[in-house]
Amino acid sequence: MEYRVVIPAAGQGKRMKAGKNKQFILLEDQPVIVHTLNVFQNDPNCIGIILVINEKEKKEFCELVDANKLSKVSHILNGGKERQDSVYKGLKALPGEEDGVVLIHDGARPFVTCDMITRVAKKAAAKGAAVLAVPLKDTIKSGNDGIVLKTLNRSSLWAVQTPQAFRSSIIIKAYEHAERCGITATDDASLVEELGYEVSIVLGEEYNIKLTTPYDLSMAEVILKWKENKG
Ligand SMILES: Nc1ccn([C@@H]2O[C@H](COP(=O)(O)OP(=O)(O)OP(=O)(O)O)[C@@H](O)[C@H]2O)c(=O)n1
Ligand SMILES: C[C@](O)(CO)[C@H](O)COP(=O)(O)O
Repeated sequence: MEYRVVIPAAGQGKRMKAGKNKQFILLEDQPVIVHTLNVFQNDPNCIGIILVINEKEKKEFCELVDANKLSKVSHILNGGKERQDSVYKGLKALPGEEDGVVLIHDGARPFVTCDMITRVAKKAAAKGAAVLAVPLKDTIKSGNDGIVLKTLNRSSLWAVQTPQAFRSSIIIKAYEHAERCGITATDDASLVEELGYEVSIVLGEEYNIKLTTPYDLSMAEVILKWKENKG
């Protein structure tokens, strides 16, 4: 199942408080983004990586791409204010004539594996749209001003990850519709749902975390050691 992947890596990383793009933070001996890009570079089913970056970080990103021989990577400059803007810029770089499978994966999720990628890509090829997700372990309640409003039924709630995978015609249509109607969302599948398409859930992995806060960096070190021991 061949696919292309759009990888947004143009965020400010405000919650990480690292004073730099969190994609450049070292995990063991490699920057976060190199861990992420290597997985797709080494996946024979990946036929292209569209990396969305900011102009001011172009030199640093391109040096990493060259030094690590990431031959499948092409970069798109100046994502946008929100993740959605950056992803849309990346999607516009897809070859127009294809209706192939496109994945969208956060640059800040370095622990994705070929197995997860293959499963979500295959589901999207068959069904049109799919997301990786893991079941919740905590009870979830809604609340305002410190007061519980409602306890939600945990059995129908999922923690959604990336890659999110789509037939390219569907995700392009969804992003065009969102731009026309001023719809914003924190993930890509939401925009597809807005058009009434069914989105399939594919089981992800707990360790496929997004590096968002300093605590996640500590968890990342634990995950690296756990994966090394697991073999
Ligand atoms: N305008 C943006 C915002 C986010 N991203 C990317 O989208 C992924 C997920 O976003 P998030 O974890 O929220 O990153 P930031 O927006 O950088 O984090 P923060 O909200 O803490 O600033 C990250 O790889 C980030 O680099 C992006 O390319 N362009
Ligand atoms: C796309 C995502 O990773 C799915 O869980 C998440 O919505 C990104 O949120 P962020 O606030 O842009 O990191």
